[in-house]
Amino acid sequence: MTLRSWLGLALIVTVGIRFLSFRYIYGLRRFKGPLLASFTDAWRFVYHCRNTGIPFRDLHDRFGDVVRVGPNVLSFRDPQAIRDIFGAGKNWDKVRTIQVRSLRGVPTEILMNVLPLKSDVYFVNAAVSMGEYAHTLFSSTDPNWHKNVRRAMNPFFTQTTVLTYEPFVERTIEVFMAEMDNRFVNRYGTGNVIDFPTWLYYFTFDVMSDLTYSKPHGFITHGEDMHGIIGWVMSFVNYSFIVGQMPWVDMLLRHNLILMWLERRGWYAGNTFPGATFAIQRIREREQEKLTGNGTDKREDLLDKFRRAKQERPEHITDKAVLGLSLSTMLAGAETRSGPSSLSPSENHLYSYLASEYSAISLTAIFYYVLRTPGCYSKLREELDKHLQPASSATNSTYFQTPFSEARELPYLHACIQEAFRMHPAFGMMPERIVPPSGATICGNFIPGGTLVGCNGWVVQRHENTFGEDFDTYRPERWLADAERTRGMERAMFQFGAGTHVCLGQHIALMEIYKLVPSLMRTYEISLVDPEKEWTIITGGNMRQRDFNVRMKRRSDL
Ligand code: HEM
Repeated sequence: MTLRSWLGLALIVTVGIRFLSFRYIYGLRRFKGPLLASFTDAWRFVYHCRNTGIPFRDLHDRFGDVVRVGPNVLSFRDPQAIRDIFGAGKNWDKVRTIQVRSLRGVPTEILMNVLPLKSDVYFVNAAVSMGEYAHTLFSSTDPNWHKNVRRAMNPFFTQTTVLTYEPFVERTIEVFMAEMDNRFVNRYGTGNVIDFPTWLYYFTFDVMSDLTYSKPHGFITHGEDMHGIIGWVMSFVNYSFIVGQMPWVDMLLRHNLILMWLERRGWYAGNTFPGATFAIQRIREREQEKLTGNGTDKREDLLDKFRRAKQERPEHITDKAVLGLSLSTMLAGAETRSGPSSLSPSENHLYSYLASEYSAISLTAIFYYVLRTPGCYSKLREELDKHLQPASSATNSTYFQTPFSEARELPYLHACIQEAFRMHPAFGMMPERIVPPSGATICGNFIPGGTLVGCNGWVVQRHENTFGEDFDTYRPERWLADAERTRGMERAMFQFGAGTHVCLGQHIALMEIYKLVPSLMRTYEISLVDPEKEWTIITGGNMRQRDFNVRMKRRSDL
């Protein structure tokens, strides 16, 4: 044999041993899963690229309640896992020594005592500003940063505070309905066909910008994806979802260290988020208003609140951070170099848009299921007509607006929404947490320290023992049958995540949903263009839908 052959052989043996070690070193051999997945994360990467069904459902059907989906990754199906993993289990917070692998940039001492920790899959979601990581609450894996910023932000997102945002949502609902009237209602032929998922995106994206800056982007009035923001967000999420399965690949691509270094020196212009220019203009306007005392809208929006947070907690919400906060709505720690004039047009505005996508997906699911489930639409409309006030006589508007507080009290509406959340959680990825070095017991299994564990809403929310044999059917009535059972089902709901990282904006999302659904159904008669046609679900990090067209006409029976 030649030297070259020997070297080739040595390489193959080394790589082979490395892969074999992945299979055996983690102590997860007793958990079943695809053979290749136990050797390399590339299996999961390819699985998610190719999968068009419910993520991991096929695997749980084949391998049971716990599946090894990577050399060091386990997916759980039993809803008990939500409490054991995300509920900051009792045995997880006693840890003193941390040897967690590969948590980039987080000093070991910070990692102590604050568990459970997020895995590197989140890091991939970080924005980049002037060549620096610009984290959001979602992307940050640093528990200390998260704790401080979340604490500062929590008061702006409580159920009570969110009620003060109701006028912003109402304003967007009115614009939405006016645009429906202008463009579709009373038209004939294909002129009245509404691509509903797309228009619901326009709605939620405008709500979010109005709420943050008292000014919508204008998605609804223009009837288009303004500046390509939605398209940009979609490709951002697609990237993060796929590359997040092998986070080290990210270091070669979006968070390429060399390119980031070049960007820091101004020798390379990174990817520009198209919503940033809009955000910067709003911040400048606000500063101008402050100087001149000419506020056009006296209601306090999120930008005002972030400014106030800076005054109240200067130690955590610095000048730089407040710029990041307002740009991202969702707390990007944008380390911009000075004031807004030098703000980098970065990806920082991103998280609010990601969140808007969740709300749009959820609204689409609610309308789709209500319209397609026999008897559901008429039953829901009956409840709304019986309990809600007539059209807003106070404003002389011909549109119905539904107060959030009233909508929350309607049991069938609640059941329809809850069931749509169950059938179609917007979040398609499995949030991963790292088991502390001492290990943890999850669903009765002892899991060694360092293992990445998680569960997916699409899987736990279809747990047969919890939701019944017809778990694959949309049936709102299941939420109205038996109080004890309903409590069990509620505990198994994971659409907003759970624990310390539970969705910060859930009350805002619920307000959008609980207001728009009844308001539209009271104002319009909504029908499917093709009742036989199923929608298409695009499997990914966010579970988008398309091919769902409706018609609307004004109701004449009220
Ligand atoms: C129906 C709509 C929504 C759904 C289904 C949803 C879902 C989720 C989920 C599943 C998580 C947890 C992810 C994890 O554990 O890794 C999350 C986190 C988050 N969501 Fe939402 N979300 C929605 C709307 C919103 C809105 C409207 C906002 C902002 C106004 C928002 C802001 C956030 C933030 C900031 C986090 C990160 C929280 C943290 O890590 O502390 N979400 N969301």
